[in-house]
Amino acid sequence: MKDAIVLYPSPGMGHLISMVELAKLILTHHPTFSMTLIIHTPPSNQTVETSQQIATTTAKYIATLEFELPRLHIPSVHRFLQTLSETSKVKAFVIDFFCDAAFQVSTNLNIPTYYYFTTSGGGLSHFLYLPTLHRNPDSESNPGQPVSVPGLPPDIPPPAQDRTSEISKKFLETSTHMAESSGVVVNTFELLESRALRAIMDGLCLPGKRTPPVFPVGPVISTAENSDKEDENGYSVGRNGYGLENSGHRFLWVVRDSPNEEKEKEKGLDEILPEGFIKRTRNRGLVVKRWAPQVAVLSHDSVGGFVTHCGWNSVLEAICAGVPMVAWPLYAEQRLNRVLLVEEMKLALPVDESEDGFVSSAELEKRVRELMESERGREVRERVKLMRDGAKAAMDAGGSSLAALTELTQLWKQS
Ligand SMILES: O=c1ccn([C@@H]2O[C@H](COP(=O)(O)OP(=O)(O)O[C@H]3O[C@H](CO)[C@@H](O)[C@H](O)[C@H]3O)[C@@H](O)[C@H]2O)c(=O)[nH]1
Repeated sequence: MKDAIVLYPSPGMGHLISMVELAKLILTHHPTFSMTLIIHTPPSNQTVETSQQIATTTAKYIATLEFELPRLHIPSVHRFLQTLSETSKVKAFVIDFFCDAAFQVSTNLNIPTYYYFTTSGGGLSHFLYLPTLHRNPDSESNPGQPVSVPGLPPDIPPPAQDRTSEISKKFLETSTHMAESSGVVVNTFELLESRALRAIMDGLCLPGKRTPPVFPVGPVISTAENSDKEDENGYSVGRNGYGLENSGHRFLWVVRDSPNEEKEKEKGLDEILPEGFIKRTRNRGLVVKRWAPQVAVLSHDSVGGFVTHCGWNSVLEAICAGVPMVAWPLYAEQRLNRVLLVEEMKLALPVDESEDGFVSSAELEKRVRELMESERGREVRERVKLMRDGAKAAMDAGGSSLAALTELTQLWKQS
């Protein structure tokens, strides 16, 4: 019988790309495994509005859908795993945390089940610690207050969702299953997040419980050659164009329009951007609609900084290209990523929101100038180059990530 590994990604781009790259990484080093990915088609016509505040609400709605879709597919996933087991030895079932509905299915079939955590080690500390936070009477009496998590800087942003909400219950349940799983593969590397990883491995994030084995195998990212794909989600931030314009620096801006455009007519850049913007910035700015080959762009020598929404794949891609960041989070765990990038890793400068929750153009201008012109910007630039070299070393022979991958695949081979 062939040794099979089944991977079950969530369909969101940031999750899917990462899991496909993980499959490729495993195959490169261990070509004897047969790899299968279960991919669902995401529902269409998701409603995504255009302000940051609405983006947060919408992201919660999408997150609920992301948990719901795999639940609807439980019977087919069950059938598939059963059928595959007749001809192959299924050594591992590796699931995205949004695919938690499948945990019970594979566990009942006695298939070792692993989670692939597509965001940071700091995010994993937080995620595993959720049930402990939830039980803490302080967080009950102070909802919305910053929280303390082992291995993370003090006072990190609290979970965005209300603790009594459906989504919050899903996160809690998934966190509990993750703690019971055969292991967690995480897209980070030791040098980048040694403190958070140490806290997890020392059992501090699951006090009084078993901590599953953790395998930091990152950075798992796509390469410049295959990064030219389309994505359907995104947010337009037209008024912040003034911040870029006034910074005086050359720029490439990838502008997302609301997916509502499918229902309305396709908006031109002139309708999205500040009046006269393209004309005024013609000689030093390039605006691209919807999608750019991000990895290829980041790898270009002339790129001096990256204003990013702090999606974890984007963060790792910037690190691997040695590009310092300006951190402008929008939703999901991105506010936590900003704290990690700015305070813990010192690889980014923060963009701070005003009291109304929006980012002013003056703030963006200030941060872009700071990154490109100041001593603090120079320090961040130097540090990101060191981390780029550390990322490469982690994936090379003798590196920490390759060692973690070998440990994981040895477990699979021996089981
Ligand atoms: O114009 C574009 C825009 C994106 N990308 C690529 O698309 C991916 C985007 O991934 P990521 O940066 O992680 O963003 P999201 O798709 O928003 O990621 C989701 O998944 C991540 C991993 O779990 C989380 O960190 C985020 O908060 C969550 O929104 C990256 O590989 C980018 O290179 C492009 O190539 N061109």
